[in-house]
Amino acid sequence: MASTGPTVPPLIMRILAASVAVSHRAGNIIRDILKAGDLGIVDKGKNDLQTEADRAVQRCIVATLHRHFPRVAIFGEESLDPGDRIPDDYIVKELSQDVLSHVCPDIYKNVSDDQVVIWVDPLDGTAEFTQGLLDHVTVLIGVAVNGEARGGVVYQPYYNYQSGSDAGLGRCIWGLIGLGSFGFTLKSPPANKNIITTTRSHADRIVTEAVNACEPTEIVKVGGAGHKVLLLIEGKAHAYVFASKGCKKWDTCAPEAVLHAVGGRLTDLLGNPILYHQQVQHRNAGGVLATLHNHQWFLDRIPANIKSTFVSDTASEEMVRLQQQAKASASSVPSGDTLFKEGSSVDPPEFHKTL
Ligand SMILES: Nc1ncnc2c1ncn2[C@@H]1O[C@H](COP(=O)(O)O)[C@@H](O)[C@H]1OP(=O)(O)O
Ligand SMILES: [Mg+2]
Ligand SMILES: [Mg+2]
Ligand SMILES: [Mg+2]
Repeated sequence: MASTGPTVPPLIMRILAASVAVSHRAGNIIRDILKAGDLGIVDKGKNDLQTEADRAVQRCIVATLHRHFPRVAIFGEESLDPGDRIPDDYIVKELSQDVLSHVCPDIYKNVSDDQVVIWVDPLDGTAEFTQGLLDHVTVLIGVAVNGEARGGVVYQPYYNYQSGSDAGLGRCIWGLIGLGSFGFTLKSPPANKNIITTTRSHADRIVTEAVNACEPTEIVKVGGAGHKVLLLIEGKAHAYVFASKGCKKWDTCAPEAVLHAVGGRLTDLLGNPILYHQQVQHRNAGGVLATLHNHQWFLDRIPANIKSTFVSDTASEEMVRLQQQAKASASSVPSGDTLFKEGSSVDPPEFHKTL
């Protein structure tokens, strides 16, 4: 009788195992670049910084994941020259055995390459990184299945950096909806407070108004979408409120999956899901609201005049569908598609399957 050989773990488990492994390498790259001292900072737009660490880590993660999963779509935040040489030691061949030791939930067993999109933020919290607020920095790898955030890795390269040389530097948190999240201790926030976390480097009048409308007893202004979701799952904040269109899919995919896997929610400000399929616009034009508990209570606090300026992904896509339908049925009608163009044309170019 022919031997059947070792069984290959399901795709989603292999993607998470590769992502966890490469996130440790990413952490080393970030720490080495900071130690070397030349951050190579450029401003990609207005208050939108990029450093050599963002660029190097994007090369490392995208090249590694593309090598393992050549048919899976990968979107990274940074736009790189596809001709860039990728050092051999940037390709991480190992898979995390810790991830592979978990049993894959049945719902993912038949997930195939074309159902998956990976969203990579090589360094979240860049503004704070350049200012030495090192624990605000995370590396984010989000795994979407059929357009929904399902799995995520949030690596914090400077966790423990102020705890003395005995404390291990860096930690990896990962999760999969249906399986759970690992690498931290889940804690609820204090019941007698209402701590709201929000941006420290991308605030404006609307951002502040939305936070104040949530009746905070305390406001924690810190950098990074990944870092703020860590505050939620470790009981340091009740809600992450960001009434801005500044966050992109790579900022929210991994944190959303990790949060959701322990019972929390991350939606836009209208309470609608953020979508993560291949064709979706990259920016979160609906803003961001994340909580471990009482999501609806916070949604209800966001003022209607603020809600009306945000557009959910589902509504944007419906708008496009109707416009395409109208164009097809009446070619003489002028193409008035300014609403969606405004929401999609400002996205930075992505580095997608160019390796
Ligand atoms: N206006 C913006 N322009 C560029 N990136 C933004 C903007 N607003 C938010 N972000 C991204 O979302 C993350 C969370 O926002 P904030 O730190 O302001 O709370 C930021 O660290 C940044 O990610 P990144 O650092 O990866 O560029
Ligand atoms: Mg950035
Ligand atoms: Mg980011
Ligand atoms: Mg980034």
